[in-house]
Amino acid sequence: MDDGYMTDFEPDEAALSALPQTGEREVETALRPRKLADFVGQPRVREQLSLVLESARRRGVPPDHVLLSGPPGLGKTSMAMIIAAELDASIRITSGPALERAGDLAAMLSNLAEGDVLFIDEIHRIARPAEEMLYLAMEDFRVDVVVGKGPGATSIPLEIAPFTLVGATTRSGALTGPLRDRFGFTGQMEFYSPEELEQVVQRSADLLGISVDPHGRAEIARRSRGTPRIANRLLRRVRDYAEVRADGTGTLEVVRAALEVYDVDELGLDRLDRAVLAALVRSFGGGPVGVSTLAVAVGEEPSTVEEVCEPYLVRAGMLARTPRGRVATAAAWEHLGLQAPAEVAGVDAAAPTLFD
Ligand SMILES: Nc1ncnc2c1ncn2[C@@H]1O[C@H](COP(=O)(O)OP(=O)(O)OP(=O)(O)O)[C@@H](O)[C@H]1O
Ligand SMILES: [Mg+2]
Repeated sequence: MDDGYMTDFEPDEAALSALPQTGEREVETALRPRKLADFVGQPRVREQLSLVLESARRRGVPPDHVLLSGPPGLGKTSMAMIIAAELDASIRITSGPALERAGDLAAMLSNLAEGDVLFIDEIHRIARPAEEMLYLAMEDFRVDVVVGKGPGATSIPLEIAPFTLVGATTRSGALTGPLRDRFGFTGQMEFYSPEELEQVVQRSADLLGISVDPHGRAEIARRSRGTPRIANRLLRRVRDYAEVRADGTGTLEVVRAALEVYDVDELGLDRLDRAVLAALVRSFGGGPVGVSTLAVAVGEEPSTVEEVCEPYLVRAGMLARTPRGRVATAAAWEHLGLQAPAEVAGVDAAAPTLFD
């Protein structure tokens, strides 16, 4: 659907009833909340956004451009679709890496109708020429199309319909200043509390017809790294286990046994999270060490370590980012069953606790 208009935001009954047969990506789409009111958590972003949308609606103009930033799986794409649904607008979906040539973006922009939402996922990965074209489009609803090459090239200004750009990024720091400044509102998505994730699990279990008891639900929520996408994924793995090895219900016991099979530990850390901590502690004596070195040690891309693992490890008080590099806190040593050296013990006091 990378390229098409989407107008229908009612829950897709057909897709839901066909769920057991469909792939996991379709399940993810079917589980997306459709309205601001269905969206669990993020109370701050929801309140701010609802003001932006309501005020624009009353004035009868497209709202300001919106940037959604935060770690993967917290609901940025879902929120972008909700924005369009709340505005009763069509949404066009593309992504930064897909906009390699400015011409791709020009085509997209000139096809917009008034009030449309243009969603650019991973907007920090947009190529430079497309980014520069976007400046003018965002500010003046205009693009300059360059015709010809060399000294004979001319640029033809082209008007585009007033639209709302919604950008999503896991790395708002990687956005250039001029681009960031052109968004009228930035929604910073935060990790979810275990209570919020319990609601996400409940909602998904109801939609998918999965049975989990309250203790099982709480355990899934606690081990989901503050992330709804992970909560939904763990729920499906618990369902598999419950159906094959138990009587179908996700009790506390079943959840614990299932998550053990899938290498999700007590704190919800997965293999890669633990590999990062283990490398930091065992190979580099707890740091400080640069993120690229750390990434090589675990055989991953630096961007994966930085954008996928680190935000939660920092949030969980296990890892600190310092100007000299990454440092393991006493909690990290402890989690790996090791005694922290005396000089690290002090780091812990300053570290935030989980979900404070
Ligand atoms: N607030 C929420 N309430 C209920 N479910 C949610 C919520 N946020 C996210 N989800 C679920 O988590 C899944 C992932 O959300 P989404 O794709 O919107 O995340 P994202 O931030 O765009 O991730 P990425 O950065 O990887 O693109 C969705 O399929 C949806 O089911
Ligand atoms: Mg997304």
